[in-house]
Parts: sequence; structure tokens; C-alpha cells
Amino acid sequence: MKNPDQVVIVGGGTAGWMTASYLKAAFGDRLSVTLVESDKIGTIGVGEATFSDIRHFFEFLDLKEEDWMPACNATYKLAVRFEDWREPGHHFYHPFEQLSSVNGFPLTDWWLHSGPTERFDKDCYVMASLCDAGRSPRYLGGSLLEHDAVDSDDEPVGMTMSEYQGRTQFPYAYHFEAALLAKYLTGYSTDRGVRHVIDEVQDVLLDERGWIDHIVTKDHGEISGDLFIDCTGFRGLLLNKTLDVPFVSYQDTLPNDRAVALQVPLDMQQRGIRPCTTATAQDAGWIWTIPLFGRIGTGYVYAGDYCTADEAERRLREFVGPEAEDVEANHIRMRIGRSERSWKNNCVAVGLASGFVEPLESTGIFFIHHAVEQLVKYFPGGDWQPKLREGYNAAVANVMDGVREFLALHYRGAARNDTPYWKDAKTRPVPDALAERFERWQVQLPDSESVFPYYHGLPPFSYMCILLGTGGLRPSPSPALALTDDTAVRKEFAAIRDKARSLVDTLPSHYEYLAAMRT
Ligand SMILES: Cc1cc2nc3c(=O)[nH]c(=O)nc-3n(C[C@H](O)[C@H](O)[C@H](O)COP(=O)(O)OP(=O)(O)OC[C@H]3O[C@@H](n4cnc5c(N)ncnc54)[C@H](O)[C@@H]3O)c2cc1C
Ligand SMILES: N[C@H](Cc1c[nH]c2cc(Cl)ccc12)C(=O)O
Repeated sequence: MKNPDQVVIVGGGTAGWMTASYLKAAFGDRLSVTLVESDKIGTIGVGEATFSDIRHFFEFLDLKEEDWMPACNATYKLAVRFEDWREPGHHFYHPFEQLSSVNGFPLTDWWLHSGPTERFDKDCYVMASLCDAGRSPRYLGGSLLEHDAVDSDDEPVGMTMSEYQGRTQFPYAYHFEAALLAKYLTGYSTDRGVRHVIDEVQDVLLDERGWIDHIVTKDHGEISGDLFIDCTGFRGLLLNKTLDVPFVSYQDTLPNDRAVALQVPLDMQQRGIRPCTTATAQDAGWIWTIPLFGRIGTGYVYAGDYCTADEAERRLREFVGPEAEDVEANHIRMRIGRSERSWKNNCVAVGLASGFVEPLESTGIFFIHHAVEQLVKYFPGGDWQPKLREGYNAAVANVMDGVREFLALHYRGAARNDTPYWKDAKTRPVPDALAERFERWQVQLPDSESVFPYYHGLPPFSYMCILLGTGGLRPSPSPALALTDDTAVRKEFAAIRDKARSLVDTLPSHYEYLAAMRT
């Protein structure tokens, strides 16, 4: 049987173009790729914050920051800043920074036992101070902040994210304009031979086995292929609608099903650019603020059961202020959960068509990146070995199920309890295993033995951060610490404080660095 070498991607949002460019970088001319996108059906238009792992994607495509960042109005993201999840006026950071251990216990455990200040994030991580001070993670000459992160030379190349996990924690991710990244990747892909068809898919035809034979477009007729990739967003045109793969909802655990978004131009030189995404808790959800070079992307993610679209838009405009007056709002309905399996027969869904777990912690683009890595790893041969599909489906399902747990911790852990939405957050159904984990984490901080047991992109120290920052579950320190010598830990807290101070004093501002990149 012929090896599948004709790929047809339907959809030209972030998922479609990331998939096209990654497949070209992986397989070159040995694979023919056609991407069909409609110019009548818009992309989702949001999706601007990432995981630090995304650098592996750009490296795989052999793209340097100087190449793509200015073209996409990109900025650095050192952390997510959570505001008001515990109480009004409180904030903490979830940073891209490895947590240190002393005498076999994580520093956060020592902090619970005898932290020097009220701020666990500032005591345990240098990134919290850099975020508060609005610093760039790089010096003006381009070198990375003095930190145990690597600057690529000694790094293994070609590893997937799951293989890489547990190695060096890179200190930052990016924010970028989704539409500009799609445009940039369009150029990258078409330069490398991807056929770009702008048209609407009107029908998807199956053969006698129930596999996709071809798609029917409005103006370009039939397009055949061996493997079809569904990047049609929440529509799920190929996988869900045509191949009838059911959608498994997560909404019982994660009730936010709507968002309203604004793109607000701002004078960043005057205001400065925060090097982090901000997630500010609201009466029926939370508002994201993503700083880009020249504007912010912002939106209220909320549960339709607790707030109307008008109320959400009003609240968002009030939150942003007068700069938002003339900006048009984009109202979005979200499908929360995942396809029962993302690969059926000769169709693989990537992006929102595969699944989505609300934007908290910015996991959508990470899911796409993970999916394309796994697709290359499990790429089918002429015999379409079912075990390859099964391997792919398990990896993709595990990533989303794991992230679902991580996000559920934010709501269950939030001390905020002042509206029906936040009160109900404490009693929402969660998987049994997660309910047990919540109990265990109150007496022993999350570790690799007690978090979701399959790769899902989040290390145990991320769970610790959310648990300590949100403040509602009140974990206790390990009793053993009372019997353990703490000389070394006092030195570690002092070293972090000194290092943070020195970095804040020497690093340029985030704006200054990005402006210099454009000269
Ligand atoms: C409110 C919100 C905030 C988010 N924030 C983040 C974030 O900060 N970070 C992050 O990582 N992720 C985020 N995401 C997720 C992120 O936006 C998506 O993962 C990403 O944009 C991928 O979308 P997509 O390409 O799958 O779908 P879409 O952008 O919806 O693209 C669908 C494509 O399919 C095409 N199409 C559909 N039907 C047809 C047809 N019949 N014929 C031809 N073409 C068709 C459309 O034209 C379009 O090109 C967010 C999502 C939402 C809803
Ligand atoms: N896969 C890791 C996961 C990770 C580690 N720290 C953070 C912080 C935030 Cl805000 C998101 C993800 C992670 C990575 O991409 O760095």
C-alpha cells in the first residue's frame, strides 16, 4: 500500500498554519500539503499567549526571534499574573521558573514552614520581582538573564515537548497577534511548497469504508488526499460533523462557555509593557490582559449561566477604561472539552476542532504544538496501523484531561467566595481522582507522584504555585521540616532575594528591549 503523502488541511487559523508549517519543516517535499481556508468564515481571532515550550516550535522551523517577533508584534511572557483570586488587591505570579529544593524538600514547602515574607512567589522565584518591575528577560545585547536556563547551545535538538519535560525550564514564553502569526506562517509554508486554496468547503465525501475520499469546495471543485486535517475550529466540520466523533464536554467542571474580547490600541512607550499575561478574577469569571507591541488584547471569560453577554461587555469596557470606547467587541461561544478521539480513520483534528479547555493558562496553542509533534511521531504508513492512531489519541486525550485538572485547581483553590459563581466553584463536580488529589495536596504539596499521571505540559511546581497563590485550600508544610536543619534554606531565600535585586537593577525594561529589536 502507498504511504500517505498527500495531506489536506481544512482551516487557516493558528492551527491550520502551525500544522502546515510544521509538517513542511518535518517532511519537506516528501509530503504534499494543501491548505484550504474560507475568506468568508473568520478565524477565532484570539489566542495570543503561549507556553515557553513554543520556542521548540520556532526552533524546529529554524526561525529566530528577530525574524518573527517584530512581524507579529510579539512581546515576552515571564509568567501569568493572577489578580484578585484570593481577595481584592492580592496578586501572585505563576512563572516560567524551576523551583529549587533544599534538603530534599521544595522551597515552597520551606516557605510554608518559615517563609521570610507574605509573598511566596517573590521569596521562591526571581521572576515575580522581574514582572513587578516590568523587566525584559534579555539584556540589550541579546544575552539571556543570569539564570539556569540555557541559551540553546548545549540543548538537545529535535526532542518533543513530552521528551523534554523535566529538563531545563526556559524562562519565558511569548505573546503575539494571532492574525499576524497566521500571516507569517502562511508565507513560511507557501515558500516551502504548501498549496494555498482560498475557498469554502461545502461537502466532505466518504468512501465505502467511511474514510474521507475528498472534499468539495465552492470554486475549486473536488480536492482529494490521503490524510485530512480538520482545523475548522469549534465547527469540527470533518471530525465531529462528518465522521460523527462525539464531543466529551468538560463543562460540569469548567463552566465558562463564553468570552467577549477587545483589541485596544495603546501607547506602549508611555505605559510600558508588562512582561506577563494578567488574569483578573471577576464576579462570573475572569478578564485576560495580554500586552502586545502597540495594543493590548483583553477579554472577559465567563459562564453564561451567571452573566449575560451585555453585562460581560459592560464590565470589560469599564475594566479597560476610555481607550476601549471606539473598539468593537468580539463575542465568542466556546466549546469546552475534547473530541472523544482526535484521529478517526484518515482524519485528524488539530486546534479547537480537537478540543479546548478555556483560555486560563493559555493552553490552546500548546495543544496545537503538542498535536503536531505527536502527528509527526505517529505519522501513518501505507498500512494505517491502528496502534499508531491509538497512541496519538491517548497522548492528545491525556494532555487535555490533565490540563482540565490543572484548571479546576484554580477555581477550587480560589479563596474568593463572594458571588454565586465563586461559591459554586467550591462544589462543582471533578473527577474522583482529582477530588482525592485536592485532599492530599492540603497535607503534602503536589509532586510528580500526586499530579495527573500522564504528560500534560504542567510540572508539579506549577500546581504548587496555584495552590499557594489562590489561597483557599490552605496546605500545611511537611511535618518533617520542623525536625530538619534550616541553615541552607535561609541562605537560599537570601540568594533569591539578592539575585532578583541585581537582575531588576541591570536588565532593561521590557519596552526598551522590544523597541531596540525593531531598530
Ligand atoms: C476566548 C479565547 C481566548 C483564547 N486565548 C488563548 C491564548 O491566550 N493562548 C492560547 O494558546 N490559546 C488561546 N485560545 C485558543 C486559540 O485561540 C486557538 O487554539 C487557536 O486560535 C486555534 O484556532 P483554530 O485554528 O483551531 O480555529 P479558528 O481560528 O476558528 O480557525 C478556523 C479556520 O477554519 C476555517 N473554516 C471553517 N469552516 C470552513 C469551511 N467550511 N471551509 C473552509 N474553511 C473553513 C476558517 O475560515 C478558519 O480559517 C483562546 C481561545 C478562545 C476562544
Ligand atoms: N511546559 C512548561 C510548563 C510551565 C512551567 N511553568 C509555567 C508557567 C506558565 Cl504561566 C505556564 C506553563 C508553565 C513550559 O511551557 O514552560
